[in-house]
Amino acid sequence: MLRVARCYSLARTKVAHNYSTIFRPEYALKCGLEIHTQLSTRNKLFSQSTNSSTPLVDVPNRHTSFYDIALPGTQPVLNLEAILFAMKLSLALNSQVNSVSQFDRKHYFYGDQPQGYQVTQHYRPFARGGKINLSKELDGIDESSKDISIVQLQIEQDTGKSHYTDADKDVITLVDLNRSNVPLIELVTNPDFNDIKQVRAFIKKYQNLVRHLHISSGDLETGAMRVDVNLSINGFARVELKNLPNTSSIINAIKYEYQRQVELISRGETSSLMEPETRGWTGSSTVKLRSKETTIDYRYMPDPELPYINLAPDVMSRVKESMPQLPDDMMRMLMKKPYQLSLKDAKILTYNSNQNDMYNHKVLRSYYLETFQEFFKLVGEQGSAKLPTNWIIHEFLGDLNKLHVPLIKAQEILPPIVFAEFLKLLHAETISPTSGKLLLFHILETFQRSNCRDRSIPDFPKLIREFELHAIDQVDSQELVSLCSDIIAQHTDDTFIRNLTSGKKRTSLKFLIGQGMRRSQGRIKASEFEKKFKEILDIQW
Ligand SMILES: Nc1ncnc2c1ncn2[C@@H]1O[C@H](COP(=O)(O)OP(=O)(O)OP(=O)(O)O)[C@@H](O)[C@H]1O
Ligand SMILES: [Mg+2]
Ligand SMILES: [Mg+2]
Repeated sequence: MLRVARCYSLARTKVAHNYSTIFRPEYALKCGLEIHTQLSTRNKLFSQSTNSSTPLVDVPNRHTSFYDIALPGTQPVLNLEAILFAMKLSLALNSQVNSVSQFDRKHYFYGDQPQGYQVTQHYRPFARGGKINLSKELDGIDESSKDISIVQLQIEQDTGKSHYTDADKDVITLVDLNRSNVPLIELVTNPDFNDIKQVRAFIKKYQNLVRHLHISSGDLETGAMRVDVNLSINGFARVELKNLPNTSSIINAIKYEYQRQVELISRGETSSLMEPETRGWTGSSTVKLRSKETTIDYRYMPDPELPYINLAPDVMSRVKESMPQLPDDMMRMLMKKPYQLSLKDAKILTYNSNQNDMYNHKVLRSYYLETFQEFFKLVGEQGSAKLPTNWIIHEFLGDLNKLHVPLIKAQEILPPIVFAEFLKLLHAETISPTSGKLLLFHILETFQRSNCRDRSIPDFPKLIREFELHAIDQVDSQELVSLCSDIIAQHTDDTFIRNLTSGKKRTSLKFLIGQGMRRSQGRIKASEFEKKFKEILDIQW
């Protein structure tokens, strides 16, 4: 790594805090966000080097071209994939894409910024306006609906990364330029947030959107998404909070800073809140990094080496045609008839926990939708929508998780049409739910043991015969009688049986039924056990 001297230190002011005092209506919170999102393009923004998506495990300075390390004489060549990704995001946010936008240089000197300036869009950003709608129904905010409006979206290049070490007691900085010139989008919102729940919901929603559009991993932890919070109270100057590595830091920093400012205002000590300042988050408190007087003059200027981005009139309409259905529309569709999913289940099909999610939501969603259709084709209108939902989203996914089998593999042996057949067995009560669980797990476990190589489709009738999983419903079945008698015989305690038959302790019947269900591994229905126990014990109530 390159070594450079460390050039600043943090000023620390310790402020006691207590989270128990939460928001007070007389101190109105106003928040705006600036979000930097790394685009997962194949190459960097202005060079051909690989845009590595695994920054933490990569060898430092491996993905660097002459341009990325700013060798004199190298020139930028714009990566059109980054423009395409920015268009997708702008369309999803309903932002107005400018037919002409332009790159500017933002000058400052830092070890991980070898050019001495960052290429960004200051005067003519890529897009302006747009919004994200938050709602009580989908996002759990307090208001029924709240729009967070967007000021602008700009394309810019990322800087390198500095690592501070203390070698031989000299503080040195190691510079890794793998990240230098990685494409970023900076999204700036208006200060429309007035509640912490809205901030949390917005971040989650925006993160899911970039994953859904496949334009970024959206991970906060790796720095693929970085959120700066601007916060002010009752019209005082805004404070910008930086260095917030994850959602809990964002939330805790807002709580802390809100409280710090409330305390200052309530004591009348507002002089420090007259001018904007930038503060960092230490993990437990915010500390001042710089004030307005020390604001850097970036000497913005149009980059003379980069021409305008001049979009042909039909480009946007063509990108629009290729846009997928957006998560909110998808959620609303899934929560309505015929699917009638709960919010939680709809989210499982729409929200990705990360981009490399084993059960990629896109694969899962199409699996669910296809199986749903096939199931209703097989059983007609009397089918219950709950059956595919519960069995796919809960049982099947749970098994895959336990067995570490990816859905993309499992669907080779259980394609939607086959899973629909399985659901039909449950619908027709050919097998009980308990037997269904055993059967499904057995099929998947056998598949896993073959290292997912044996791709033969399961033969359900054969398996049901082999494991004697057929639901038994004849009342006079010998097995039922002997099971019930056996269970009763185990209760040598007379009072137990007496209290049950007299009706004094009716819940004991449920206990006996439970034992029966367990012993028959769920093949015999609870109602059959109930009838048989009542008959044998001559229960009249
Ligand atoms: N009164 C206010 N209270 C809280 N936030 C505010 C207020 N006024 C503006 N903001 C927020 O401050 C942010 C300003 O971001 P912007 O990128 O325009 O400027 P900057 O922070 O000065 O520049 P840089 O990108 O160099 O950090 C926006 O998110 C906006 O919503
Ligand atoms: Mg800012
Ligand atoms: Mg900004």
